[in-house]
Amino acid sequence: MEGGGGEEGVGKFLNWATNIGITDAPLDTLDLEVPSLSSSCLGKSLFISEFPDAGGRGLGAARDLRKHELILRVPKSALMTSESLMLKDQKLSMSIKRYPNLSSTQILSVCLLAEVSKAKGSWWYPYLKQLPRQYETLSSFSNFETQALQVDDAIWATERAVSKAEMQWKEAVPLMRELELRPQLLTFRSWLWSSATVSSRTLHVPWDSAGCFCPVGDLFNYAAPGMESFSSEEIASWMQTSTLDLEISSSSKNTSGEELDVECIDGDSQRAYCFYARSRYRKGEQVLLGYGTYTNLKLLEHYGFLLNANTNEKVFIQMEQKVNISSWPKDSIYIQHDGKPSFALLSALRLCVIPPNHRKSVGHLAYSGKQLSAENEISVMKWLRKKCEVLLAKLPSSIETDGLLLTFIEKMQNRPSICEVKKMITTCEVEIEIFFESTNSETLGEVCELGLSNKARRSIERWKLAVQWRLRYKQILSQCFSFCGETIYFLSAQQDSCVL
Ligand SMILES: C[S@@+](CC[C@H](N)C(=O)[O-])C[C@H]1O[C@@H](n2cnc3c(N)ncnc32)[C@H](O)[C@@H]1O
Repeated sequence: MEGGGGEEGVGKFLNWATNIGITDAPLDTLDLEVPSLSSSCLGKSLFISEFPDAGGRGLGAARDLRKHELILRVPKSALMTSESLMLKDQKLSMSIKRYPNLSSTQILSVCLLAEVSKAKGSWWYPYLKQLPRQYETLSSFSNFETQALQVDDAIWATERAVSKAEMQWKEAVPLMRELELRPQLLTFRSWLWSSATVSSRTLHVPWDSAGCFCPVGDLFNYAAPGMESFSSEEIASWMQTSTLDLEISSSSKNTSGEELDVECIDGDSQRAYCFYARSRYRKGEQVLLGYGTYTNLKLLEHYGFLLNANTNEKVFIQMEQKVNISSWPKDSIYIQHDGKPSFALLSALRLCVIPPNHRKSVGHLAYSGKQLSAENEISVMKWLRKKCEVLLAKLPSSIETDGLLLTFIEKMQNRPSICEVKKMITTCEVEIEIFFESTNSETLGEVCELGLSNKARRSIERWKLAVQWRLRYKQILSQCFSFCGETIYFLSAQQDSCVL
């Protein structure tokens, strides 16, 4: 995902942001600040930079930052919401009232397109100009990219996302016609852009479930919550607001030094979205934000990216009908990112592999996470190992092939030489052929010489995400397979030594 507008656009955007009161000045200097046309709202705590391995354009620490320090303040008047847009546009406000069945996210998507339609006439023009031009969220996946996910659940989730977007677009078209938006803004493609902008960039506000656009505040890239538990404090570098993640907070403090609570009152100029450093940062480090707890598929669905090291990644396991897991919610039955079974999966399996008439007497042990016996544990591990083996065997490509395919895709993104590519193509010939067909690409020789067409360049990024997703899925199953094998070996050896 690339931000639009180029360097010049970013400069204009930061000037605009400064003039509307956005600032990264430390709290103790805020009262002394006199906004000037030439100063940038950034530079005192944060700076914009490219972080190629973690989200592209993002915000870095302009100096060493202390834990809990206020590092960015965006006044309420600078937040773009359906409400603030309607206040400035009577036609928009009147028309929206005639469509009470549209959801808050549909309304914000329409409001965004209506603002884009005004081009330079929009008060938000400098902000709109630097928004990304395209997104890789699941709703924009073509059939080829969807099938590249390989796993049924992921394919269904993508098909659902595409049809939901289409339905929401159809419902919103009459309103957009009434608003006389430019024809190109009425298309499904524009809708995908607008709804993905809402999905991937809005921050929570208490008065609108669609959230708000928060200029500059929406430049923070993402770190998964949970990373802090097994890495140093440098990596645990996301932000918090005064309450939970991304809660709007008052900029002022009451006399006891506690932050005031969160209600936003119209007309109260003190109200602002405040970002506080969640841990210490060294100068130059990227400052990251925890948007929430997401599996890779959810990250793809809402934000159009995934993390290779995502501690919240899960491989959900479907149990056969005859296995009774009714005591556990379905979404608690999974293999964790490190290949180990979840608490619920392990407990459910421990009960499943013993005869039904014995279950009642040991149920309390299983539900409290205790091993029932070495034999029982070995049976559980054998069941799970078989499950992983079957799931892996069902998929059309192996871990090794996917690894090679990713190398091929990365090469294709960087103008490869034809010899290089020809050598690699034998690995996954069929899938590569379908990619060329689905993007109406020329022959391989021409692609190597002239580069990929625009259509192919857009598609290859999503294809890469699909292959990365399925590879991670397979790696987790494979790790679980090994974990089960090691546990069986260990328990069997223990049993043998007891017999001796
Ligand atoms: C709120 S925006 C963050 C700023 C964004 N990079 C930009 O240039 O405007 C969220 C988007 O940034 C990208 N992003 C954020 N964190 C990321 C990460 N850790 N890895 C890859 N992409 C990330 C995703 O495209 C996501 O939809």
